[in-house]
Amino acid sequence: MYVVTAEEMRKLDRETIEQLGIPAVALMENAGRAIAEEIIALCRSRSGSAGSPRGDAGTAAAGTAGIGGGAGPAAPGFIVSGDAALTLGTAAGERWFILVGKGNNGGDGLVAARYLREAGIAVTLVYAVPPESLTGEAALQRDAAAAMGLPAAVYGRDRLDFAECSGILDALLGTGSAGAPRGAYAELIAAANASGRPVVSADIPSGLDADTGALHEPCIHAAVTVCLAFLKRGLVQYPGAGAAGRVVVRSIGIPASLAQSGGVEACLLTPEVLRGRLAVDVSRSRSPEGHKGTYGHVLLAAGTMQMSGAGLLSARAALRIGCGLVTWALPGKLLPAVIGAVPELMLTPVGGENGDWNAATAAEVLRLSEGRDVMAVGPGLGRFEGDAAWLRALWEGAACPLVIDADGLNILAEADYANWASRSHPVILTPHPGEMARLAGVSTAEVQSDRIGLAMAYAQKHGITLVLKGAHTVIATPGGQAYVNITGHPGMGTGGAGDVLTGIISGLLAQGLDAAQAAAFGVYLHGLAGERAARQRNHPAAVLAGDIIEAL
Ligand SMILES: NC(=O)C1=CN([C@@H]2O[C@H](COP(=O)(O)OP(=O)(O)OC[C@H]3O[C@@H](n4cnc5c(N)ncnc54)[C@H](OP(=O)(O)O)[C@@H]3O)[C@@H](O)[C@H]2O)[C@@H](O)CC1
Ligand SMILES: [K+]
Repeated sequence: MYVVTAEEMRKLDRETIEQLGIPAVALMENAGRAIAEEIIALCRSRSGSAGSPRGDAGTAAAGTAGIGGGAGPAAPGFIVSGDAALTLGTAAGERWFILVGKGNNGGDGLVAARYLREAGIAVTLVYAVPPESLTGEAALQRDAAAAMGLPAAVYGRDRLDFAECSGILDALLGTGSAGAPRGAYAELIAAANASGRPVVSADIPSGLDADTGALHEPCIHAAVTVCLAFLKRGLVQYPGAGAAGRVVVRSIGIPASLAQSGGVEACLLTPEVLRGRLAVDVSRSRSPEGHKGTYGHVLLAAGTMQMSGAGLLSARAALRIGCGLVTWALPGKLLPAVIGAVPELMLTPVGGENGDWNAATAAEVLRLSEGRDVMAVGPGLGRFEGDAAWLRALWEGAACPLVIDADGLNILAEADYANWASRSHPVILTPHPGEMARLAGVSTAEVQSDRIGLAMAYAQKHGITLVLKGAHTVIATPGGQAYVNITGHPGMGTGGAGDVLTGIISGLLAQGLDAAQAAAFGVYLHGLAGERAARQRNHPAAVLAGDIIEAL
């Protein structure tokens, strides 16, 4: 499922209209109809009436059981059904306010109003601006609604009491909005939020930045957002994702092939995207002839006396995700403390007699990396004198993919690593927002203000695969693609969960997945395991990092 910016969406609209010859008004008709269907579905679910649209439609089914008094099974006969999704048995109890803005988002709302009226729902159009100021397709829809006799009010001119409605369609501002809602728009948004009535937003909640997910003041808090054609980036990034409610993406006639050929590079990370775009074998099938050598060997450089658990978690996660072997290179003094903790793990002490790392260990770690399939560096590593030269030696010398996490990232952030020799094997960086801020030289708030945009730019600029952790982790590739993950939950914000992810990604790389596949599939599986662990523990907050490993 593609995730687009407002600019990309405008381009796709234009191409559909100009290259395919589909008129803009047809797209608007499809949009409004889809919105009406979702409103009707919402009304149906809250009235408790089961979906039985055919019954609602009061359609004929001549020749069925009951005619002639028989109670036996239905005889085959002439069956007619109505327009199921646009029918509502409880329509008489509904009255919806349709908040109409000046642009095409308002036009979508006007189309939806016609379909709702057809379903028997009372609607009142509430124009934010005098209807005469609408232009183009929106003006055409204004006239159609007027010709149908739909009652209309103009905000500021006519009396409005939101207590009189049972629901609100927000068709005020869409992808053409800029900055904080002004004047009547702002007042209508505030009144809708205060009404306590469910709000369905057309395309995006009015007041949301469609690209970044930032909330302007005020911003609609929707129960449902009916997003048109493609997901907008602002709907998958927080805080926008929290204001959108349940998001339904509805097709309006813009083919996905246009997004593909038109250079849309961001996708939601779904099983279909994993299987299709990323070509991941999600079944993780294993050869009947396989042995431990088939599934790769991870070398982990991690851990200090104070943070030995980080190394244990990464190593166990790599093993649990299915790699054949893991060797943990660790400061010598740490060895007695962790022996036997994970019996499947191989331990190799390097330097570090005091339990910390030192710069002289680089040569030994590089020697250990020979013949290994992946090197993972950073969990619980700590900082030490000469650590930049140490990491540079590994970066420039390790002839295998490199995964860098935690203090490994802090070392990178202070080093001028753009000047290090380029690598022939991929690098995956796995920062949380604070580490990302240090890497990019911006504040954490700036990272969070447009996670997708920043991740895509950083990964391309530095030629690395980036896993920007946090709610809806973003995976960005050096080739410019991005994947937004939606598995997982806030309970996974717990010590060690990142070490587990490093282990999972490393374990998948060891099994032969490429960097984008391992990063994306690893993040996806990590989230799924977190969800499973929450169910096993009966609450997300009870999940520990070790539970995530056990739920893999
Ligand atoms: N194109 C297509 O074919 C299709 C488009 N579709 C739909 O169209 C939507 C995009 O439509 P759009 O581009 O007309 O912009 P939209 O968001 O409705 O309104 C912009 C207007 O609002 C105003 N305004 C702006 N900012 C403001 C603010 N802060 N506070 C107050 N006012 C503000 C501004 O007016 P101005 O101030 O410039 O006079 C401008 O005219 C899209 O989300 C989808 O729903 C679908 O039907 C599918 C086919
Ligand atoms: K809207």
